[in-house]
Amino acid sequence: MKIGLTGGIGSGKSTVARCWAELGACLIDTDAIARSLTLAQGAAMPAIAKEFGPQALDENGALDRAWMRQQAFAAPGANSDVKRRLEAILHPLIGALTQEQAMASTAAVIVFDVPLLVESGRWRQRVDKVLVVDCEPETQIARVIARNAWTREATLAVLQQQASRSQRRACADAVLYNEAVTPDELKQQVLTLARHWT
Ligand SMILES: CC(C)(COP(=O)(O)OP(=O)(O)OC[C@H]1O[C@@H](n2cnc3c(N)ncnc32)[C@H](O)[C@@H]1O)[C@@H](O)C(=O)NCCC(=O)NCCS
Ligand SMILES: Nc1ncnc2c1ncn2[C@@H]1O[C@H](COP(=O)(O)OP(=O)(O)OP(=O)(O)O)[C@@H](O)[C@H]1O
Repeated sequence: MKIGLTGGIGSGKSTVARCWAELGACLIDTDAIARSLTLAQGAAMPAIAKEFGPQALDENGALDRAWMRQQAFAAPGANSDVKRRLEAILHPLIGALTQEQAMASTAAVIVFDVPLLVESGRWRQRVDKVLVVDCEPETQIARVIARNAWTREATLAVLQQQASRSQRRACADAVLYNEAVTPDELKQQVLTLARHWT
């Protein structure tokens, strides 16, 4: 069974994904794949250097993530053009590696952690179920500020360029409401769902 796990920034996808992994699922994390592609010598780096110039690289030749985040989400007059150009390089590579990892897995359940599952549109037909992790936007913001030490504005800039909660819910086979629940309670909800689905 293939499960597409999605949710807005800071909603708790990775936390839910870890619960599935503890139950024996194979976890495929597209954020992690994107990061591996943009390390020094990463497969996306030649194209990124060509598209955005040396300013997009840090001193080791990896993607300068803070610079790119600023350009893609929060530069004055933030434009989706930089984001779109970055995605045009990364998404096909992420798609290929995702497929490769899934083919190599023998697990009965594969969980794809895909922040942009709803936005990309291509994912729905690649999975059997869509699981959305949802919470209040203020909770998302508080979690990201606490975890990443980003500013409220930087967090909002990302959040505002993502699908809305109702768009995500419209695609969902199940929604986990990760609000005012402890990580243990969340784990219990994942266990209940896993029993129901598998
Ligand atoms: C812009 C980048 C360099 C910022 O890196 P940074 O380390 O600061 O953030 P990180 O990668 O950990 O992402 C944090 C969160 O931002 C959100 N996010 C990332 N990329 C996007 C995007 N293209 N559109 C909307 N939200 C996004 C997600 O919720 C993600 O979980 C990076 O996010 C990136 O390379 N994005 C493009 C690749 C992509 O689309 N990744 C999403 C997985 S398919
Ligand atoms: N129910 C919860 N109670 C307390 N803290 C939580 C809960 N769920 C998630 N968190 C914390 O909130 C932060 C964000 O959670 P997580 O990394 O799972 O979200 P995410 O959706 O994967 O985020 P991103 O899209 O930014 O990768 C983490 O520090 C996590 O430990």
